[in-house]
Amino acid sequence: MSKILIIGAGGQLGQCLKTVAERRGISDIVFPTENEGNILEAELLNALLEREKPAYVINCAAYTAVDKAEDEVELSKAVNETGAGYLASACKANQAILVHVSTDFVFEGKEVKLLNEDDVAKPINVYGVTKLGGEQAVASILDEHFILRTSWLYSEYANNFVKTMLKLGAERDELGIIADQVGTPTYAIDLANAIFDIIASGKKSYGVYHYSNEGVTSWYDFAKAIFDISETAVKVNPIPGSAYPTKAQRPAFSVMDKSKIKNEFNLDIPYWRTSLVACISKINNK
Ligand SMILES: NC(=O)C1=CN([C@@H]2O[C@H](COP(=O)(O)OP(=O)(O)OC[C@H]3O[C@@H](n4cnc5c(N)ncnc54)[C@H](OP(=O)(O)O)[C@@H]3O)[C@@H](O)[C@H]2O)C=CC1
Ligand SMILES: Cc1cn([C@H]2C[C@H](O)[C@@H](COP(=O)(O)OP(=O)(O)O[C@H]3O[C@@H](C)C(=O)[C@@H](O)[C@H]3O)O2)c(=O)[nH]c1=O
Repeated sequence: MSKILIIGAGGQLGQCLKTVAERRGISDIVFPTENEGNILEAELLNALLEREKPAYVINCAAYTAVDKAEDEVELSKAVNETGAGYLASACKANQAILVHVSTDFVFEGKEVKLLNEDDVAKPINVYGVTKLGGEQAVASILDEHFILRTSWLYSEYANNFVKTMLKLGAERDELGIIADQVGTPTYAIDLANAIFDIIASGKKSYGVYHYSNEGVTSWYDFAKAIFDISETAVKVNPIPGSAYPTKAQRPAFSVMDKSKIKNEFNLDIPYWRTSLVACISKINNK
C-alpha cells in the first residue's frame, strides 16, 4: 500500500488505525507524536510531509469535547478548522491525498430522515460549527480529499460513551439516559478498516462520504445494549433530553445514509450491535 501518515495518532481513531494497520500488515505508515505533528503549526506540518513524503495523510486530530467547546470556541476553531486548513495546504504542497474525518454533528437533526452527503449542514453547537468549518477549509484548499463523516465513535481506546457507561454501571444502581436522541454508533476499528479499504482501492473519487455502523438506535438503547452484553446489573431509565441539561445542544436525529461509500468502495458495514459485542469482548480481555 502507498505510504500513509497519521495526524492525531494518539487519539481514539489514531490508536484504532495503529491496531488495524498491524493486523493487516500495513507497514509503510508513520504515527508522529502530537509535538511532531501539531496541527496548529503550519510550517511544522509542511516540513513533516516534505520529510516523510506520504501518498496519503489521515487527519484524526480534533477538538472533540462537545460541551467544553461551548466555552473554548477559539481552541475548538483552531484545531478543527484552522488546523485542518493548514494540513490541507501541506498536503497540496507535497502532493498528498488527505483523508479528513468529520461528524454527524454538522447536521441540525430536527427532521426524521436519513441524511445523505448532499443534505444541508446546519450545526447546532460549537463543535459542529468548527467541524463544518474544517470540512469547508479542506475542500476549498485541496481537491484530492476524502471527507468521512462518522457518528458516535467508540472503541477499547481513549474516552467514549461505551467506556463511560461501563464505568458508571460499576459505580451506580440506576442511570437516566436520553432516549430522544437517535443516531448510529460506530466502532472506530470498523472505521479504521474502511479508511484502509478506501486507500487500498486507489480510487480517486474524492469528496464527502458518510460512514457509521449499520442500524439505528438512541443513546438509551445503546446504553441498554452495553449493559446487556457486558452483563452489568444496572437499572437504566429512558429520559428526555430536557431532563439531562448539557452546555451544548445535540442533534435529535442524525442517522446517515451510507449508500454512497458502500457503492463506491464496495464496503460491507457491520451492524452496530455486532460490533459492540466485539468491542466489549476486547475491553473485557484487556
Ligand atoms: N469521538 C466521537 O464520538 C466522534 C468523533 N468524530 C471525529 O472523528 C475524529 C477522531 O475522533 P476521536 O479519535 O474519537 O477523537 P479523540 O479526541 O480521541 O482524538 C483526537 C486527537 O487529536 C489530538 N489533538 C488535539 N489537538 C491537536 C493538535 N493541535 N495537533 C495534533 N493533535 C491534536 C488529541 O490530543 P489530546 O488528547 O492531547 O488533546 C487527540 O489525541 C475527529 O475528527 C472527530 O471529530 C466524529 C464522530 C464521532
Ligand atoms: C453520561 C451520560 C450521558 N447521557 C447523554 C448525553 C448525550 O446526549 C449522550 C452522549 O453523551 P457523550 O457526551 O458521551 O457523547 P457526545 O460527546 O455528545 O458524542 C458525540 O461526540 C462527538 C465528538 C461526535 O462527533 C458525535 O458523533 C458524538 O459521538 O448521552 C445521558 O443521557 N446520561 C448519562 O449519564
